[in-house]
Amino acid sequence: MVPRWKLYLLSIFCMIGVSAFTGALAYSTKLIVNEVFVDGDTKAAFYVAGLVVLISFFKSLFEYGNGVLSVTFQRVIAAGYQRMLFQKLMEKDVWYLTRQHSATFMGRVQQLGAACGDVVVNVSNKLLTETLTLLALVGVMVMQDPLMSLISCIVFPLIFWIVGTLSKRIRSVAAEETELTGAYMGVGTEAFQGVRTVKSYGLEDKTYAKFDEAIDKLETRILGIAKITAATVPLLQFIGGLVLGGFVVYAAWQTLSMGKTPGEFTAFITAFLLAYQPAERISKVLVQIQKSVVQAGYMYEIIETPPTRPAAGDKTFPEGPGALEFDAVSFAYETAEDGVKALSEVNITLNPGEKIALVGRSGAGKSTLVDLVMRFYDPTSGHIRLAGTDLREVTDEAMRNAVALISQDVFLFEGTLRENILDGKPDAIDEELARAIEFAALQPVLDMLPDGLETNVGPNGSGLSGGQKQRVGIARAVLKDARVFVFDEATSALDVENERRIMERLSAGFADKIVLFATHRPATLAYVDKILMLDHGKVVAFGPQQQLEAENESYQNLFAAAMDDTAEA
Ligand SMILES: Nc1ncnc2c1ncn2[C@@H]1O[C@H](COP(=O)(O)OP(=O)(O)OP(=O)(O)O)[C@@H](O)[C@H]1O
Repeated sequence: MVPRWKLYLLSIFCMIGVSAFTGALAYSTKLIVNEVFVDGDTKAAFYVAGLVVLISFFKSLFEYGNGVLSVTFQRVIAAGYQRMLFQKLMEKDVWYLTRQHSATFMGRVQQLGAACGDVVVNVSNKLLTETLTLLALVGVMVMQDPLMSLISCIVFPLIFWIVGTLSKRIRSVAAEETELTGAYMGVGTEAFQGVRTVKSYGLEDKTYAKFDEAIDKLETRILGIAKITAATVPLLQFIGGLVLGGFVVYAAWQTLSMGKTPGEFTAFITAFLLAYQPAERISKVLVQIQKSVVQAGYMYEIIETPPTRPAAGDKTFPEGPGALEFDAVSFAYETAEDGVKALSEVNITLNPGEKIALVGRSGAGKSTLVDLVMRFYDPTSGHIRLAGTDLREVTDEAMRNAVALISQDVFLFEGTLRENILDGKPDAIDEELARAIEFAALQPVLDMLPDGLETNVGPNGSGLSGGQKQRVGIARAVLKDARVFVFDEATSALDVENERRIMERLSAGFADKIVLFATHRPATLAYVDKILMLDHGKVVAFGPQQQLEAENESYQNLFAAAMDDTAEA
């Protein structure tokens, strides 16, 4: 890739070329009229014609170069901003990112990045080229008739006034366009993601209505902006026409009674007409820039808001197995009314080798606790320590290596099964991969697929069943060799036999690992050493199953009925 400074230099060279040759073209009309037509010199005709062709050739060549360079710049800059915006968004916390549809974010990355590219190219290339061209042409005008050049300057305040008024109007509506584009993308994505629900509940009409509303609002906005931008050039053209009319009268008087040559006026009027085009384009670009500036500002707002994801420390966890400790941990979501806590004063220690079921009614705080262990959020107060080190103090990498999450809705990336499993440990050797596959009872699935491990799983693993995806997720996590494994309803889609197999392996193996199962399933309880029960964010029971069954009322209330049902079944 050509370095940016070289592109800049080349671009400046092209800009100067375009303006110089445009000026030269205007000047050449003086030669055409005076030497060819007025003097009637046939030899000069060939010489002037050759000169005009040559000037046009170079003007076109520089215009071509400038055009290509401006697109290159636009893309380089837009891609740079898109990359940065994407990274900045990824650094936001899980809550921020799950509040809106993924397509809304992608829409912003695309639209706002492109807007930044537009601003830079419009300012550094288009405005500059047009201004240089304008200067060259005004130079030609002044050379021909300084007084008339001065008079023609009266149009400038008028142009400024028009541009100012239109810019103000654009600014007020541009921000809304970004919001409406986001809403429109959101409605569409929601419909596609929830297509099963839409079809099974016959919600098509409701979806169409929502989409129509979103697209209508967006269209109205886009049309509003187009009306303003499109008005710029015709308005200026009309003013140009008025000034030109005045010139014709003045020129006729000067030529007929003051003895000026027709060539001088032709050159002047050509320069004026040519100069008027960059003036129009400058005005148009200035108005367009307003929209891009508003969008770029929007982007900076996103970039400059500090990442809500907690900053990582610089430590690593000490070698060897260590306990996971919750020390007076409380957590309230930012949006929770009256600061209601999702977790309140959790004080427990999970030892290496222990398998723990995390249970509780819906909304008790299980997912919140899992998210804190993953360090998607930090506790509002209190500390979570692994092997004695606070999770806040370690690097992102140490955190990633220490904890593995296997969620209910396993996410697979488009690519082969091998690639997806290797995401757990990219440099795993074949033996490790084989062990992980064996552990997750994945071999029978691979045997059924014609390409085995090399089978492409499709977008988000759409080519696999829910249970198969869960097994891939388990293999990926097992490969990671973490210290803490968190299964968030991760065996819910497995058949009884495979679930039993995997649970047995998990409870028998993993001697020095902490394994946490967030679950509603009584079947899981048979494989764990301890049960941790939450209610309204508080720990209401923590201990071996038999002990809780015998002594703990909260536990008895939650699970007794369910266990009876299981036993009878
Ligand atoms: N992103 C959020 N913003 C605000 N409040 C939230 C958010 N997520 C969860 N909560 C609230 O925090 C509390 C605990 O929720 P959590 O999801 O941890 O429960 P849970 O035990 O995992 O429930 P379930 O078994 O239904 O998944 C609930 O009162 C819930 O309404």
